[in-house]
Amino acid sequence: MEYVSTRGSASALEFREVTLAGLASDGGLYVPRHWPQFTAEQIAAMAGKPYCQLAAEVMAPFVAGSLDFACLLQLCEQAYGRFAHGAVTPLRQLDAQHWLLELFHGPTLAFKDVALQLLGLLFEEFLKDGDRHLTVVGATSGDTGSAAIDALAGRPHVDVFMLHPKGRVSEVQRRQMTTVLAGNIHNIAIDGSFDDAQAMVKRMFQDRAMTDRFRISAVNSINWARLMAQVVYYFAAGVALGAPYRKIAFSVPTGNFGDVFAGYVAARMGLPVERLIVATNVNDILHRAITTADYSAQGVTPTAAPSMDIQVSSNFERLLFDLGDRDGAAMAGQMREFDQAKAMRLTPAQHQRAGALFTSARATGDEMDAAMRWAVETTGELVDPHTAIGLHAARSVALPPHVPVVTLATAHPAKFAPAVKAATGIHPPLPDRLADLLEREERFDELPGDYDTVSRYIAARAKVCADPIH
Ligand SMILES: Cc1ncc(COP(=O)(O)O)c(C=O)c1O
Ligand SMILES: N[C@@H](CCOP(=O)(O)O)C(=O)O
Repeated sequence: MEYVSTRGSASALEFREVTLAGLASDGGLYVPRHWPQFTAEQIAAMAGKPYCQLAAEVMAPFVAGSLDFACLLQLCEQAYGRFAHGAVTPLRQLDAQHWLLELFHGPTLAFKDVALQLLGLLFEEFLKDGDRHLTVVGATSGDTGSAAIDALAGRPHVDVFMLHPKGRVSEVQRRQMTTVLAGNIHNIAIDGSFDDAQAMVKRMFQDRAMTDRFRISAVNSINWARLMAQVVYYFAAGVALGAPYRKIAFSVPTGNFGDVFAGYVAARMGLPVERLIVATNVNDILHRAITTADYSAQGVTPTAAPSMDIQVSSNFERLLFDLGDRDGAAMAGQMREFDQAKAMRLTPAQHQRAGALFTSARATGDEMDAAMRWAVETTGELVDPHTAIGLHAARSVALPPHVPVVTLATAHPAKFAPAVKAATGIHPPLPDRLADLLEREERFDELPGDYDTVSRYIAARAKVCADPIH
């Protein structure tokens, strides 16, 4: 499988190179040259398969030419062997129409583990023969950082520099990152928002002074391999609820548009999807884009769902590229406009095509709290604030009653215990394996939200690599 950049001028690459590169050299994001297709018979045959087998089957077309099926299956078994639930991503029924897809049974209790446990192994697989070293630079609003650090701590070929916005992640999220003391892990708390951190990461890929000396790579969802692994659970949930013989709707708590873009990919591959519901908090750029074509950042408001406090949604570019007839030059122009004005409009074609599959809804803090209370009082489920936003959206969008609506439960409630307790009166305990997290020693550095300081910090600690890829 070959991958092309959304901005049209970077070279096309194979899966292996795309995984190691992260972001394309023209600033774009890689997408497969075409969407692999599954027939209805192939989808029907997925029912009842163990998660790892299904994962390898769904991902095989994307890795073709870089990994054989046996190797992919073995990596899936290793990655998902660390999950605390045999089904990896189990479904739980809430009422006649609503389901939760529990994505938080991995080591760090959030959906990011599904992709990052695999990505850590893919890096190792692709770097093992040779003297190559990756400098992973990431930005996190809490969950990507902890999942990436768990997946990469102690790995010999990788250093991780993880930027989080100081004071804007939950205590559990911060400690899941900062209590990992492995020598290859560098946590940096920056002044500013997640968007500021993400902008610095993207800028580093364009900075020749850095890319000439270090082999910079990404663990954020700008890295295609992240999204590929997330496509799998849409198929797993879909076939469990009757696909290909009936359509399923998914409600997805959204920030960087990665998780819901994976749902779009599943639909493009043949999964019958009735609707993809884009659920946002008050940082609602995506809700405005889908309802009114206005994609304009308005400054970030900190909320009790901090992982979704995002106004520049990286993966929206992938959608706009695909909906805009894959015109890389036009996409580069649109993104230039957005970078300069922090605002742009979707073209009429992009807006109308998005509306054919996506619906959106926005939850205020009160609506999020009410959804947490509804879940516990009506169904006995304690859900985290991000999942609650998904549930609010799922219940507020009108869908035919025969269509199952699956809300992606993106994090364990214990990651956000104070917010859950404030809404429901119930304190969700951490699972046993993390019970002493609040007593562990922390290590991180604090830096101003200034690119030059951050890049100097990284340059002083990263390993120079003689084999740059950019
Ligand atoms: C718990 C949680 N829910 C939802 C999201 C939003 O996912 P995405 O950025 O893929 O849209 C995130 C972060 O990305 C998250 O950590
Ligand atoms: N919510 C994320 C933000 C980063 O998003 P990503 O999916 O692009 O890595 C987080 O928890 O860090």
